[in-house]
Formats: sequence, C-alpha cells, structure tokens
Amino acid sequence: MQTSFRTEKLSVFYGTYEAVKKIDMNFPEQSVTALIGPSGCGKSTFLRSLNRMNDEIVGSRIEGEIWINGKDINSPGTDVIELRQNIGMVWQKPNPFYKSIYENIAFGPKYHGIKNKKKLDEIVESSLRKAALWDEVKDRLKQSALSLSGGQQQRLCIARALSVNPRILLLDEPASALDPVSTAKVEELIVELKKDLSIVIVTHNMQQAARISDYTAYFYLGTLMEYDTTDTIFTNPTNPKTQDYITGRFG
Ligand SMILES: Nc1ncnc2c1ncn2[C@@H]1O[C@H](COP(=O)(O)OP(=O)(O)OP(=O)(O)O)[C@@H](O)[C@H]1O
Repeated sequence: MQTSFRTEKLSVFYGTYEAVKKIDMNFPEQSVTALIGPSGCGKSTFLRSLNRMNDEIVGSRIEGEIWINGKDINSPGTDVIELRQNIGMVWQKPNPFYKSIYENIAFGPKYHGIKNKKKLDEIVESSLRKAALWDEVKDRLKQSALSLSGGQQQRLCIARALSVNPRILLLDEPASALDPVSTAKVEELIVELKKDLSIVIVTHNMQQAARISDYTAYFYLGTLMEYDTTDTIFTNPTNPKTQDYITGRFG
C-alpha cells in the first residue's frame, strides 16, 4: 500500500487542552479512510489540522508532524494556499460562495492564475462532471449557487474543491445535512473519486463508514484507539472498546 501522507505523534491543543493526542496515521492513496468515534473525541480537530485549517482558530496549537511529499506541512516556509490546493476540504454544511454556479468553480483556478476563458470553461465542466452535477446544472451555470438544493450545493462544494486538482480530499460529515437520496449520491461520488484521490472522511454514520471506506480509524477521547481495514474494524476489531462503539453499546 502506497502512502499518500501521514501524521507522526500529532497533537492538537486548544489552549492547554489536548484535544488530539499523539496520533500516528498513514493515509494510503486511492482509498477512503473513515474517522469515527463519539462526539467530542477529536475527529474534526484532527481532520482540520491536516490542511492547517486549525491555524484559523485562535489558541489552537500543534505538536508533531504531518508529512506529505517528504515535507512537514507545518515547517516554516510552507505555502498554505498551495497546501490547501493540494489538500481540499468540504464541510458538513454546504457553503457555496454567493456567486454563480460557474464562478464557484472558476474561482480557485482563477486565483491560481488561469485567465483563459476556454480553459476555465473546461475546468468548470470537468469538475462538475467529476462531482456528478454537470447534467443537472449545465443549462443554468449563470444562476446563483444558492438556487441549488442542499444536496446539489454539497456536490458543488466538492466540485469546487476538485477544480484545483487536489491529491487529498478531507470531508467533515459531508452528507449529514442531506436527505437519503442526496446522501447516496455523495457516497457514490466519494467511491468514484477515490480512483484519483486519497479521501479522509469524518462520519457519525456507521453504515456509511462500512459502505464507502477502505480503512477505519476509531477515535476516543483524543486518542486513536484502533486503525485497520474497514472489514476488520467492523467484523473483528482487536479492541473491545471499538467493538462496543461499532455495535452501539457505547457512544
Ligand atoms: N475552537 C475550539 N476551541 C476550544 N475547544 C475546542 C474547539 N473546537 C473543539 N474543541 C474541543 O476539542 C474536543 C474535540 O472536538 P472535535 O470537534 O474535534 O470533536 P469531534 O469528534 O469532531 O466531535 P463531533 O463528532 O461532535 O463533531 C472537544 O472537547 C471540543 O469541545
């Protein structure tokens, strides 16, 4: 299994509180890794630290390392914009820009210097196709992104992340605000996207983790209790605490 990126003894603090404790994790390429665990166990904190979104939180601090392409992302001189281009993120609540569908997708590539209209058109189309949204929006690209349904908005946010060619996609409960049909579409999309990407997803939904992930990590009170293939975690976990959580006896 090829490693796309990894953390080494990664801790995340809010003030003096250690929300994530010395986590070592490898994230393989072309696979989906699910982060599961009870509320407050540090899943989102861990996820946000992987593309330095925690930088935005006053009082948040990191110890340990996050390696990608032979570089620690927290080392001095890291270009955070470039980092987030490489490691995209989609949040729980769809958050399209107050712009047209087209401009939501073209924004990133334009920011990174692409000005040619034909090239931008191509990126918009291919990103929307990858996010399985093109057929639904191709005749209304100039309309506001806010005119889309919640599920469509979330796929638009995924398309927006894809528009700058990330290698890694971080998803924080991307389907929890969606109806079952939209959830199924987002799940199908994730499985399709992993052919080109490494995907890390936080989810509260055990069935979802079992359905779409290749690897599952069980977090508890800021520590990584168990990390293995999803099959093993769901059928034969080593740690009894994982078993209790998976079977709904705890959490
Ligand atoms: N901005 C913040 N400032 C201070 N403490 C925070 C902040 N964000 C999270 N925490 C604390 O860090 C711990 C981990 O929170 P986090 O949101 O990462 O957990 P989670 O597992 O993602 O929870 P949930 O499943 O409920 O989203 C919690 O105790 C939480 O209260």
